[in-house]
Amino acid sequence: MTRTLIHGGLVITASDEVHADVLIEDGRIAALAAPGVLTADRTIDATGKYVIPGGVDAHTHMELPFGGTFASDTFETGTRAAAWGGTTTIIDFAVQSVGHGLREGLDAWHAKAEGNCAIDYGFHMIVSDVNEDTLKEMDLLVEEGVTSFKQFMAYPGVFYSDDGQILRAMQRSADNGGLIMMHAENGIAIDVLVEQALARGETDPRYHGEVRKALLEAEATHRAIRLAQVAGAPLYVVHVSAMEAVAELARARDEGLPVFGETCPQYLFLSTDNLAEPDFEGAKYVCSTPLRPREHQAKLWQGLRTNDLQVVSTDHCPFCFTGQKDLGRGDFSKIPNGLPGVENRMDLLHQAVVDGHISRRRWIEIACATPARMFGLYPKKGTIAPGADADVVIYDPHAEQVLSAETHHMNVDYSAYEGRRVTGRVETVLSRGVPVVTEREYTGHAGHGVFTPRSTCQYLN
Ligand SMILES: NC(=O)NCCC(=O)O
Ligand SMILES: [Zn+2]
Ligand SMILES: [Zn+2]
Repeated sequence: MTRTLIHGGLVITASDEVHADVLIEDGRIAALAAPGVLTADRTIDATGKYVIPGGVDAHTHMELPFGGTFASDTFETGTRAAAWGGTTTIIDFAVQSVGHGLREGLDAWHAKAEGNCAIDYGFHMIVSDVNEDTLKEMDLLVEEGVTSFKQFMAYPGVFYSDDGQILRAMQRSADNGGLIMMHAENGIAIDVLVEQALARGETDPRYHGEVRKALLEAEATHRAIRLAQVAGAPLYVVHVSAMEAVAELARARDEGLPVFGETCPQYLFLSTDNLAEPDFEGAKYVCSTPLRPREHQAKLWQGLRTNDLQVVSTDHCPFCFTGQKDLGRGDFSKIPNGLPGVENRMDLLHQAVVDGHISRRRWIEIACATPARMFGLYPKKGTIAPGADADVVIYDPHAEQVLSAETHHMNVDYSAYEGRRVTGRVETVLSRGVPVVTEREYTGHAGHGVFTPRSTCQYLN
């Protein structure tokens, strides 16, 4: 059995910062000790670097079918890019199509991922068709480690569930321990505004942001919270972008309700200014919920500091500018929704540390530990502690880099952060003790990553 020692770094977890050596044996963390005490067969020098848990990105969409095309990262390319960016676990979304079962959808996603992933992965299940069979299948999925279910108040005719369907799924999750994840936007009202905008000739990407109003995100967030309260179920609201939605979450949490919120780097770093870029460039920034005016960013950072928002995931859902985002030239509603970002999250959040928005430990908490706890992976994932999987990143906090499509590894022809300078860079990444990135060289392989069943939410107590 090979023993690997990571020597001389500053180990940062959600709760501690300590200069320690980290011993890895058999794919797990075996011990932490004062520098110089332990020996091993192989030593990785982390002097002057951070030693952090691998990132847990709880919201990705590899190969998602959407708007007549597919998200451009496969499980192979997307998980490789994730590893490059210091993420060692993703939780992707399997999709139930209307008229089909959860099992069928989950099997299809297993087939896409199995043998192709560079890092470990789990699945949430998108529930698009709530009926008696679906509700029974939810119980079975929880038992096999797919313990969270996404519902959509948006996208009528595609993923949309009405309030009755949502309430039924929430009631079921209150019984079986599953966690409902909500895409909270009033899709019925948005569709009216889309139709009216197009009738006025408002076809540019920026109108995507105008019709998907903050108030309609806040209204849906409020409704989801109250439905969950009636059902006696916890709730996790995905990709929160509007400050009015943060306020709804904060109010509910002040009332003591078990409601949680996730935001994404695009809402923290980008804005409607990007959506308004000329020559259809704004299409690169079309996602839902949409980017908001800049003043929302401060409220999102505040929510992350006060723990009214608990998690930052990417909602990685890339579509190439040429050939995919193009589908919406002349009609913004046909632009496939989603942004690339799985490779950028850890770096952008480190930049937030440098900029003073969050502390180093909060960086690890929102990007590693809490997503692991929220979705039943802790302490296997999300921390550096004896017994945990040796998913470890050696992070150089002083390296400077410029984010660009020229240098990124995601399978998409643009970067949402093109030209942005960030301080900090991933140097080496271990997944269960195996080096997948070694001093900025890719050393991983497709098939190393395995499906990781999850327990139910561990963030409730
Ligand atoms: N977010 C987005 O625009 N695309 C991915 C699907 C979803 O999360 O709603
Ligand atoms: Zn969504
Ligand atoms: Zn998503």
